[in-house]
Amino acid sequence: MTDKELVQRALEMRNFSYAPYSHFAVGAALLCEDGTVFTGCNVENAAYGSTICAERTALVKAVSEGRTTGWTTLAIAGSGADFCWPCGACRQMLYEFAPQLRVLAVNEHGQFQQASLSELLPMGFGPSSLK
Ligand SMILES: O=c1ccn([C@H]2C[C@H](O)[C@@H](CO)O2)c(=O)[nH]1
Ligand SMILES: [Zn+2]
Repeated sequence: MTDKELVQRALEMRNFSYAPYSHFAVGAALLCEDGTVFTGCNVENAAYGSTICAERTALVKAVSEGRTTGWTTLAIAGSGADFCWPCGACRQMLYEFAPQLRVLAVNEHGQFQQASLSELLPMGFGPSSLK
């Protein structure tokens, strides 16, 4: 799957976003090395702090389907002209499974920029930090 196709999947997932409070729809698509794609959207809650981001939804779907390794690229599509980079909580959750992950930050026009998770979360705390 090309970056453009993965970006398209992330953009489409914004249609499932449940964001009655922020009105900021986000979609995510996580590509694995065998071609499997796990998708997600943000799901908000009346108790605002219980909200889950699109990229963590995709992460939890992957892990709960037994896919904890071999993640290659994550596309995150927000709303508006700004590129949608992952929040701190998502960077930390992603670092656990894929510290070298390629991240594509997408805007609503489908334009995107890329960075590695190690650039987004340098000197991160991960599983090896506990040894
Ligand atoms: O990278 C991001 C940034 C924000 N959000 C969601 C959380 C909340 O529902 C809304 C506004 O922050 O956007 C994501 O899903 N991913
Ligand atoms: Zn987040």
